[in-house]
Amino acid sequence: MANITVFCRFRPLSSKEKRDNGDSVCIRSMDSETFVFKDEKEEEFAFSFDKVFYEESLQADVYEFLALPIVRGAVNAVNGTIITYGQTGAGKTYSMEGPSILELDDLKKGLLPRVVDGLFECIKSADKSDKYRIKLSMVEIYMEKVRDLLDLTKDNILIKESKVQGILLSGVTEICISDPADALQSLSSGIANRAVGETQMNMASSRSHCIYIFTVQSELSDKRVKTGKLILVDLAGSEKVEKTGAEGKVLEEAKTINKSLSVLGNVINALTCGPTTKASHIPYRDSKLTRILQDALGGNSRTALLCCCSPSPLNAAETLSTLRFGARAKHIKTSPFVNRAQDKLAKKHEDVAPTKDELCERILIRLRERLDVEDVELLEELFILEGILFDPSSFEDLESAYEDVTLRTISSLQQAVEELVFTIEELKSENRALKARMEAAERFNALHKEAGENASVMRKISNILSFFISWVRSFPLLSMLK
Ligand SMILES: Nc1ncnc2c1ncn2[C@@H]1O[C@H](COP(=O)(O)OP(=O)(O)OP(=O)(O)O)[C@@H](O)[C@H]1O
Repeated sequence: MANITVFCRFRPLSSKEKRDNGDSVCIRSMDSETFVFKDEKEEEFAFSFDKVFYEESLQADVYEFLALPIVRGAVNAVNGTIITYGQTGAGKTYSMEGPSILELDDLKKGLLPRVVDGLFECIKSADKSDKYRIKLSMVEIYMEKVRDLLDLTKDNILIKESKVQGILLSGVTEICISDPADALQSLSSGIANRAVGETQMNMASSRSHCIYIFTVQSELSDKRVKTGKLILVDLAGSEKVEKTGAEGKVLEEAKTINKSLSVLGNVINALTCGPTTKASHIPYRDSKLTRILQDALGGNSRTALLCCCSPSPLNAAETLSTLRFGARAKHIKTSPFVNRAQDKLAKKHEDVAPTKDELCERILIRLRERLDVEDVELLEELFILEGILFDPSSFEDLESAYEDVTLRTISSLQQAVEELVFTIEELKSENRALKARMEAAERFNALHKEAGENASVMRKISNILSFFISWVRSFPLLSMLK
């Protein structure tokens, strides 16, 4: 098991932030991993991450610390995921792409072009007898629909789950990239198809979650094929609609973005709240984003999260929320492993005989390489019928969705019971306190009554005494003595 690595990056103050609030910032650096954050009420919180990138940090450093180990892993058939998260305008796209994907200035190039260079460099230095192939797919999740950015006619891609390969995007365009320049051209044309809009917080705000998928296949000298998948996710930014002044279409987009980010938060909470037993349901199916990120968040993937933040006190509330999200995500454990090499020809090299599902998937992988998309889709339908792939309309998926609902109901009932038990305990202790107060009051009353009785006896004695004194004084001899 490996923890998700979490990094935090503060961009420089924007000119608007400087105009509205001068040069003040809401963070104080302690070291390269820890800083103190001051909220709107001047309360201070210390945060620690795997590494903190302050305003002056270099794009190259972000790549080296966060992405390079994951890139090396993908070339060695270990799946990896890199996610940028944060408020709108906090620097997610800048970190992912740089000022532009075709940026030539080496200082400014973002993670994507560096990942492309890194993949090709790792391949160059790998075993010369292995043949490598890199494929690229690009999709965006816009208004809860998965759109193929390399073929806009595919505007509602279905998410399926394979027993062997995990989460799959059915029929998504995959193009082979032969060198970094070729990859950048394809990335650039895909990015041009992204939904971008202008908001008060950002002139070019991403209105969708963008997902870049690199599949690295290596054919070993013994003809077996190893595959590593590297996924980069540039999330759309969370935003307070009242602050960004969103209306109409932009408002609808913002609501959908905020909803899917809140499901992402729920998934992270579910993954980090106690042991993940079957009863503790993880709501991956509540949004397309979490369904696609299912492996990255709780399965076979080495995952890094970059929390992008504004250093301005004007955005302190949003920054605190991003930092808390990152702090929580640090506790997520994934289980990355080296994907087993698939035998391209026969079963004779296998120690263990492959299952029927594995054999069918191998056939599908090989056919994907040779056939048209339509033919592969037909085969996928056949495989769904055979129960090798899952589909939203398939019996297995319905069954598992039913199981999800049941587990969710059980877990909400368990929560309700826990809350009731807590309330009962509270009422019991309130009851005990009231009882104690009543007993004390009763004791006080009894004492008071006793004191009253004593006082009346004293009064009687004093009356008797005064009567006695006046009686004595009435004797003549005694009057003389006086
Ligand atoms: N580290 C940085 N150095 C210099 N400029 C930056 C940095 N990070 C962000 N910026 C600038 O800040 C602005 C907003 O950044 P960016 O578009 O990356 O935000 P975002 O988080 O992707 O926003 P959204 O969610 O709205 O798409 C851009 O003009 C970008 O150039």
